[in-house]
Amino acid sequence: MNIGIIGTGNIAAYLLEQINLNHMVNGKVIAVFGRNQKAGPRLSEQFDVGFYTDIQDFLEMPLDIVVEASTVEAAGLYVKDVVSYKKDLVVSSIGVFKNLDFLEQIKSLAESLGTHIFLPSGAIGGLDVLQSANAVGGLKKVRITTRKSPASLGIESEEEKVIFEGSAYEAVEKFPKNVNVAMTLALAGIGVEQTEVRIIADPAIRQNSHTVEVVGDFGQMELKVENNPMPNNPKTSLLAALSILNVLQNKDGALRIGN
Ligand SMILES: NC(=O)C1=CN([C@@H]2O[C@H](COP(=O)(O)OP(=O)(O)OC[C@H]3O[C@@H](n4cnc5c(N)ncnc54)[C@H](O)[C@@H]3O)[C@@H](O)[C@H]2O)C=CC1
Ligand SMILES: O=C([O-])CC(=O)C(=O)O
Repeated sequence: MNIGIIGTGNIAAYLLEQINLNHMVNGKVIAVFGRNQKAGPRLSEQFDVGFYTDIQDFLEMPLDIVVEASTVEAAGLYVKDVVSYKKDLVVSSIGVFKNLDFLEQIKSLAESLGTHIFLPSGAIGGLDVLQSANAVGGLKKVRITTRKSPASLGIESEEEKVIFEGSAYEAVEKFPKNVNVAMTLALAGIGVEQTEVRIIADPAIRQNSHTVEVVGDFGQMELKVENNPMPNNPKTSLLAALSILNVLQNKDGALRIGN
């Protein structure tokens, strides 16, 4: 499997290390697209991968799958091109789908071209429960409480405080780099308006935590993930990068575990 990555940041570098150096996936990253003229050439040399600053040049490479690991804004610019070029796609910046019309467009395009789009669980879990619970529409309430350091959330605070309460749509608009998980939850469950999000800035924590509470006809679930942050970007949890790696590991497998 030939893999391409959009982005030259923290997740991109982690995937390159695990795939091209440690052989954790049955495939190789052959191309990276980005605009950072320092990070790109450095990754190119370190991991024996082509670095492209032109999206068309990048997509003309014989890629089987492209992993977007950039920003919500950059994802908005490029994910449609990826699908148009008949590549499978893994999206990290899930906030790009806050406008459902865009998701529907990309999904129809992929269906017509016979390709696949993967939205990894990222830094949370429980998406299997949500989807099973909603299989015949019995999901009643979904809430996520995210707790990060003030610095990760781009503010200063000496004390713990709730800095946001509202819908997943609003949360992703206000904190595009911090709550992609809320959008994933919304898409797996009851949608961007009804999924409730609470964000807490907590100067005492050393981990990013996400607590997902779900109520439905099936019963209820409470799941808390306490994530170690990535060393080079404390906003991002290690589990987010591991989740993408696992999508790539499972992609062509005959056996599926969980839904
Ligand atoms: N789904 C989930 O659970 C999670 C998603 N994320 C998201 O994953 C994405 C990647 O995260 P990190 O690697 O930690 O971020 P990062 O900040 O370390 O790297 C982002 C990269 O995007 C590149 N970029 C920005 N604009 C670009 C453009 N127009 N064209 C090409 N490249 C561009 C930057 O140069 C940088 O290399 C972010 O959007 C982040 O919010 C992060 C954690 C969890
Ligand atoms: O990595 C995390 O803990 C969550 C995150 O940044 C996001 O969902 O955007």
